Amino acid sequence: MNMILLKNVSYLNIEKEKIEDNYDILIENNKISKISSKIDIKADKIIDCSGKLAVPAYTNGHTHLGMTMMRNLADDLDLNTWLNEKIWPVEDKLTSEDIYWASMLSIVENIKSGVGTVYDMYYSMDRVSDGIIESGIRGVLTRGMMDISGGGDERIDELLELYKNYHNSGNGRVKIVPAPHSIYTCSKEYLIKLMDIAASFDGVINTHLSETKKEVEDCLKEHSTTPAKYLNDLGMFDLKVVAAHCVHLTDEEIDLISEKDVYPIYNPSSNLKLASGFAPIDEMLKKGIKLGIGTDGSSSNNNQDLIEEMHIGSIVNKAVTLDATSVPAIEILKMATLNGGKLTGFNNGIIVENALADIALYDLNALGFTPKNNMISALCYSTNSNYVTDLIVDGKVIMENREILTVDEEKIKYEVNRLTEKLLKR
Ligand SMILES: N[C@@H](CCSC[C@H]1O[C@@H](n2cnc3c(=O)[nH]cnc32)[C@H](O)[C@@H]1O)C(=O)O
Ligand SMILES: [Zn+2]
Repeated sequence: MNMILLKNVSYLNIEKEKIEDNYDILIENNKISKISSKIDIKADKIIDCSGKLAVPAYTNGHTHLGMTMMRNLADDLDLNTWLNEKIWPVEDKLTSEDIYWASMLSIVENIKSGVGTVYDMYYSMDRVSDGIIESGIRGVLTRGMMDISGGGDERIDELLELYKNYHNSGNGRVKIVPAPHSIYTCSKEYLIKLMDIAASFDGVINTHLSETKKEVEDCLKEHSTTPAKYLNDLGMFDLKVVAAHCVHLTDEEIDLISEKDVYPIYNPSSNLKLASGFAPIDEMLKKGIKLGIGTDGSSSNNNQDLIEEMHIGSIVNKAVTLDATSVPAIEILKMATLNGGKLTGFNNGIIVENALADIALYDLNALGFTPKNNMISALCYSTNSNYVTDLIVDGKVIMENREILTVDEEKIKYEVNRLTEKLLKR
């Protein structure tokens, strides 16, 4: 049995909304088996955590790992221009090896910001699954599905094959979920087909929802209703839904979502950068909606730094609502931890006995943790990814003192540079 003992730990108790000091944490195989004031046992590895702060490894609730090669390639554009004129033409030329290496680079960035689980929507997801398995992190991997411009049936064949080969692979670290890309790229019939497939998998579906004003206006013209209501009328909200963006929801739709098993994912950087707008985070929190937080892809953010996302996400809301009490640090932390576990269905996002051993360590000696007035505020407002030193996922150390132990970071950068040059010449 693999045993890791964390000694002298201060950790974020997310449920009690406080930091617990002076505990020992025992990890056996892939679970946290014991948390106690003193544990003396011969473990395979003992990590002295004095001077560190342990938090549940974060969940990046919405990203497109494979978009690294389009980083800084199409900026200062709105979503429609960005997608139609810049991204999709380049995406058409991507090979599955491009997507593999691009995803590996994103995975490394995620690891370095304390992320142990990613919720990723893209294609060539067999190779992305391989990358997740090699890296040691977890992934809910969703195949982005579209049919309006053709190829709907081929994508369904690919999705079914992917599920057969990869669902629950990597010691259960990989889950496969269908993802109709959006209401503007999927026909009604296709959405219904994908809902049926989702029901036959784990009953989960992933999509982009109400990202821009244009999406809402077009939906009103075409379907005489707003996007969330349209999907609910089709029956989608009878499934567990993870819905990226949710920027332009009506009050009625917010009420509807609060009654269903729907997790909106907050993507503040992407919504700011593509000028999509401000998601009604404060209203959704007040209605008890469980939110996740994500970076979106590296072509619309333009990085995979979830800690930066937490910082921006918390402060931008206050100015939008003109209410400094809105979206406090603890709520943002819950999106990245507790709710992350709930929306992915992994038993993580929390440091308690029997939870999966997914833990990130910060260096408490860092400038932003000085002085130690309020550590929950520090995690959201005054620290950054460089302070994350170690990451444990599934009971394995995958980053130690900022060195990734599972994959070769230098080789990944080399391959992404090399393949991007080739891609842009094609
Ligand atoms: N193009 C693929 C499948 C789509 S995967 C997910 C898609 O989402 C796109 N995407 C990335 N960010 C956003 C966003 O913010 N809104 C909508 N689409 C996005 C991304 O470029 C990608 O095409 C195929 O041919 O099968
Ligand atoms: Zn997206």
